[in-house]
Amino acid sequence: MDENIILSGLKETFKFDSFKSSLQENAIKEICQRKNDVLVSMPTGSGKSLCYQLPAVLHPDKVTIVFSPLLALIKDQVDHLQALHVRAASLNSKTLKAERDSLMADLKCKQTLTRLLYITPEQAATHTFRSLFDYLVKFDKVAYIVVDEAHCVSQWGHDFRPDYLKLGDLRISPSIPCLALTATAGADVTKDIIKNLKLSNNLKVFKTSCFRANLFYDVFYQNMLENPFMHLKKFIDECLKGDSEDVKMGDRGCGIVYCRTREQTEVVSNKLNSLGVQSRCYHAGLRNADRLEYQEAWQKGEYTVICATISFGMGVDKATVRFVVHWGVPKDPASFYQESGRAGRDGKPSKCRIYYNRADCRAIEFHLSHDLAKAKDKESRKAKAETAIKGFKKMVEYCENANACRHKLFTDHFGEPPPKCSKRCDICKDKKAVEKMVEEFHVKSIEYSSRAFSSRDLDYSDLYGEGRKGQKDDAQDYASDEFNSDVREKRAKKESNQLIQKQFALRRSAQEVSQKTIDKLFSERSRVMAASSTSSKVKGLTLVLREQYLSKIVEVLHANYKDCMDVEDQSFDRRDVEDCAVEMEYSVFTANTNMTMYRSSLAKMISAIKRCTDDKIVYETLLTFTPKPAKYETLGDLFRNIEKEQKSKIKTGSQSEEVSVKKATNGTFQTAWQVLEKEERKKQPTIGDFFKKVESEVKTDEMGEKKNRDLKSLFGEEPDEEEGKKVDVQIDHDKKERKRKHEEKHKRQEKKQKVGESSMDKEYEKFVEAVENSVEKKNEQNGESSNKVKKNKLKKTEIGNLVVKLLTPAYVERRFESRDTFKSTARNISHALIDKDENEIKEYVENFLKKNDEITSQTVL
Ligand SMILES: Nc1ncnc2c1ncn2[C@@H]1O[C@H](COP(=O)(O)OP(=O)(O)OP(=O)(O)O)[C@@H](O)[C@H]1O
Repeated sequence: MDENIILSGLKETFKFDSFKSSLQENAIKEICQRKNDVLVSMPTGSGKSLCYQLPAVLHPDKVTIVFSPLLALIKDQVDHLQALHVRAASLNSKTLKAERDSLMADLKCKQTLTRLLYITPEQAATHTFRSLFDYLVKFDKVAYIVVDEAHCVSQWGHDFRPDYLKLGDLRISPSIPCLALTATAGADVTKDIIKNLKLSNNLKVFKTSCFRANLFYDVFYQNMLENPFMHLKKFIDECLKGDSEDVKMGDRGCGIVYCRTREQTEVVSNKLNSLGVQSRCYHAGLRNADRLEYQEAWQKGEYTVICATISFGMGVDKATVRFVVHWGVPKDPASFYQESGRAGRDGKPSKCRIYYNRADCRAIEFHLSHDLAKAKDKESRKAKAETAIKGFKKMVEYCENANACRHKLFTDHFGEPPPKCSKRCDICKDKKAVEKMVEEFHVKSIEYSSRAFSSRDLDYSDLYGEGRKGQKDDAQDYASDEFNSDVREKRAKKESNQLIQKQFALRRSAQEVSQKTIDKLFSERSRVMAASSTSSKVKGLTLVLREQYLSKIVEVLHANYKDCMDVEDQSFDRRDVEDCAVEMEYSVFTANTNMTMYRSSLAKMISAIKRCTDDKIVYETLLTFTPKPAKYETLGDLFRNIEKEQKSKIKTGSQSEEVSVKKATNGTFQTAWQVLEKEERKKQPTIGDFFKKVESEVKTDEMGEKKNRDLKSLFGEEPDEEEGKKVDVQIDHDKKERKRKHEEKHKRQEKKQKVGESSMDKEYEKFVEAVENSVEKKNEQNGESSNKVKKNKLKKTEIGNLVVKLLTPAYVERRFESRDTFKSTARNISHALIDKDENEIKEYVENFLKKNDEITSQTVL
């Protein structure tokens, strides 16, 4: 075909003065010859459509059949061509009968006016189309077979559509050239396209680099930004600042924010509007009319930003998109290339940014593995699911590392050499700054994971505690009153290792993780005090070594506690042993500046503890150690504190009793107990008393401030000054009492060893035994009677479960301000209702939910 005919077609029909690129020109010239099959692989926005539309209009009496994946895309193209007075039509299930009849009539007449006929691959498989196609071929009326978005042919392509595979069956006449067009064909995909579409040997390939030099790529981390929406707003302002008032509305800069879910599009759009950026959301859940209206209004420039799911964009041809944001991780490199490629189609500088959020990844991972599991034995589905996982992992690596130029993700994907980026991405612009940010992101994420691990506070997508599993976890926390230190220690070690390994895995293709980083990550999980200054304080010392020593101290100290201390001593528990060990290790750490001294001091300490254990003596530091309240990491901690407090109060009672007994002569025991019961025990506040108090205060105290204070003091949180003093006195008393009891026990043992069992000793032993038995008996009686009263009472675990279950519907209805509020409310209610039966609990929670439509951290119980 003559070049002038081609050029005049370009100008007259398409109103372009020249070709967009030499590649476009060469491809079109080749195609116009109608000699060979052609594969065009050019970046988004490079003008691929013209490569078949111009040749199609230049062949009179013939029709070009275009296979395109989406009806929306087809509609756009047909509208666009009709606006240029090109006869284009589509044949699909929505085509009206009259339209169809007239189209058929035109296609079957000698001088066909229709130049382009758009069909979906699904339609191509129908009997109606096959007989039409056979007819057109028979009468030599087909100019070209065009397969747009040809990557859909390949199972390695991101939009794999099995019906595309059947298009190869249409190659019944070698005289009809086939054109395949794609923006996203990697090496594997290209091979598949050629094979599945049965492209001929004389195939001509027109391929440009996928590198888009006018696009700047970068990544930011949502969890590291103080206000991610404000950050997004600033970014938008920056991208759009070039437009002056004189520019026509439709030609002004605009942008797309891609979100993962419909809900996200609404949230982001609302936020942007509230920050003064005009925006609309777009997703499949909207009414068709609304979707169309929003899209058109955006294209006309009536508002600046469209917050959309990935359903938006195919066929959207707007030249002035100055930015494309992904609010969360994109699906895979090919999708990311295509979606971000909607920016800067006019060739002007534009930006593509990801606001990464690791929490999003979990949801995506879940879906992808679900797809894989569902694929079972179906090979093609399995392959597709595996490809999706592979692609997604690449995106996660891209976001979580600072290894290579951002554009390299695409060149690698399309099998091209690395691009000459020259500062067209954040990494090539300032690698060090990005590395620093990535490192901080990892540390921050570890902090999050650590918390999640220690409190089993994993983010179970939407529903609090992911339904039953979460509830079970919480119930376990709730019930963990006797927390085994060995298990805890082992778990801490395992978790630390897992976290560090995970970091290595994440960076497997990246640079080595520095020792500093490992220490930093590990210190977040470490039990020792001043973990982060380990190597700076004692040269050569590592956190791992300190942890090992600490484990050893815990081990020997625990043995000492078990064998020598009064384990009935209720105000001291196993975790206190660990706390004591932490302080002991810390005292050695602070007292030494070199490794040898540190090691030898600890070795001495460990053997001293062992010696004490052998001699049945409590190690002095353990004996004088002041137990601390637990740190409220878990519900278990909270209960532990309450229990400790209660036990120590009860113990004060039994101590007085013991003292009275010792002072008394035979027969005074009962009297002392009775006196105690009447005068002392009655004064001890119980959770039940507290609850009554809370109930009355809730009624009388609208603000609930006083109640909050009581709740806090009950849980040992920031007691007020007076309370603090009382607690101190109590602790002092406990300590002295422990010491006294221990000394007595020790003396008795010594006596036994030295003198043997004299009759006096025997009498003494018998006397003590009798006293102890009586106390036990009394306790049992007391327990029995209270058990009778508490017949219908629930266990702590059951209360926790019940409260969580009763509150969950309100959580699902999003009446809780946050997940944390839900948890703390559940916890506080459970604590307050510890003495109540099932009906009372139900009634309370129902009333609570009735009274409070929205529950915030300020809501009064
Ligand atoms: N020769 C040309 N001169 C000027 N503009 C052109 C020329 N050819 C195409 N364009 C314009 O370039 C833009 C992109 O073209 P087109 O939609 O065909 O790209 P594409 O490669 O098909 O992109 P995608 O892969 O996203 O569909 C359109 O606005 C189109 O009008």
